Amino acid sequence: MGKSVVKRIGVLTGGGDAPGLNAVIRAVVKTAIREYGMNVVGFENGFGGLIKNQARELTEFDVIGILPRGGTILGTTNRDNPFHYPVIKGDKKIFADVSDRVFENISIHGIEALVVIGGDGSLAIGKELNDQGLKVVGVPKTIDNDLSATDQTFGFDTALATATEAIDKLHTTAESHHRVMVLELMGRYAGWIALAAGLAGGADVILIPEIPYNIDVVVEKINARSQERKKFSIVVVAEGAKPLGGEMVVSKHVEDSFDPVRLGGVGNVVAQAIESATDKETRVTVLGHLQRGGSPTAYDRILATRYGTGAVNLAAEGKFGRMVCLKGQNIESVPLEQAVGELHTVPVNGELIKVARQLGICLGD
Ligand SMILES: Nc1ncnc2c1ncn2[C@@H]1O[C@H](COP(=O)(O)OP(=O)(O)O)[C@@H](O)[C@H]1O
Ligand SMILES: O=P(O)(O)OC[C@H]1O[C@](O)(COP(=O)(O)O)[C@@H](O)[C@@H]1O
Ligand SMILES: [Mg+2]
Repeated sequence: MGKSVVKRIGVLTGGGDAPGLNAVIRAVVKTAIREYGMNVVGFENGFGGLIKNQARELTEFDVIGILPRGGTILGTTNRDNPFHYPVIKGDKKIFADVSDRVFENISIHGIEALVVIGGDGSLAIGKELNDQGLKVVGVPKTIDNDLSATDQTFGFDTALATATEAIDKLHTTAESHHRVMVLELMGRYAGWIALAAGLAGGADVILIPEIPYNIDVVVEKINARSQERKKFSIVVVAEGAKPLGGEMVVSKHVEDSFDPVRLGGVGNVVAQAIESATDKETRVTVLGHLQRGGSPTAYDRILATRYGTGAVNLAAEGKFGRMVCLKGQNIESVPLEQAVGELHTVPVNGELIKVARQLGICLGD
């Protein structure tokens, strides 16, 4: 058995779910118990469970069969920030710092270190708690792949596979009906899912937030395809795509959320513009939360497992305030502040963009 500076750890999953969360939880529990003889407590529904003291002991028995399962057995939320928590004062709702409740519950459960599996939002909260004395270790989660301190987040590969399959399916119906098919994909302010799926699925146009689009250029591309006797086109649009000089399309504002903006709707905007300018029948598919669901790919299962084991190793070695990350072929770690410092967006002069251009894919500019 390995040596560890902590004997009892907590774990939670925060933010939007991503395929592979259960694989991380399983690896955390198995490594903690088998390798270090630790106990593990799971907090439910992200930081909500830490605020409201919703927790349960996790044994190896609890993680049987969860490796291939999507979602998270612990539940998650993209609300419940302990530093910005809605409370009723008089007849008004205000946002308050309730982090003292977190420290109270941590001490009730005798937790010595906390594994936070989350994206930039959850890890920002984890960093703040770590700065205030809680020993935190982070694991980079998100289908968006928008964390800069790691080469890849887990969940991205599965979302990419789902999005690519959607493009393949749209191809056959587009071809039969000689239509333009627009597919709107997730990713928030980063175009990773759209760019990678567009390349993997052979899209004709890919619009991402990093390259504001000119709709005339998109229309030109579709017309040019018609002249090449290609009667259909596939247009992949990231939810964060925006026109030159214009804004992103917001679908809703989620009350109580620290970052309340939810993107969505740009697929419709682009499709309508294409239909009216080309007279080609155009249809829109919004893939939505299908991208976050289902069984993780083999790649994500392995990456998530390596992250889970890596996080427990960090805790055992007393390396707190850090996040496990992938650098090349290796699992390493970085300070949490680096993990939440900057969004990882698509480099506009990067190799993937160059490849897309050399293939003749229209990027809207
Ligand atoms: N920049 C931020 N700083 C602090 N908390 C944040 C920040 N962005 C989001 N949050 C909070 O972090 C939690 C999870 O955020 P979200 O963006 O939904 O998920 P993720 O952890 O995947 O980034 C929510 O409670 C949200 O209000
Ligand atoms: O589930 P919601 O609240 O509609 O949020 C949708 C957003 O969550 C995501 O699916 C994942 O984002 P996070 O990993 O940061 O939570 C985004 O791609 C999308 O914009
Ligand atoms: Mg986020």
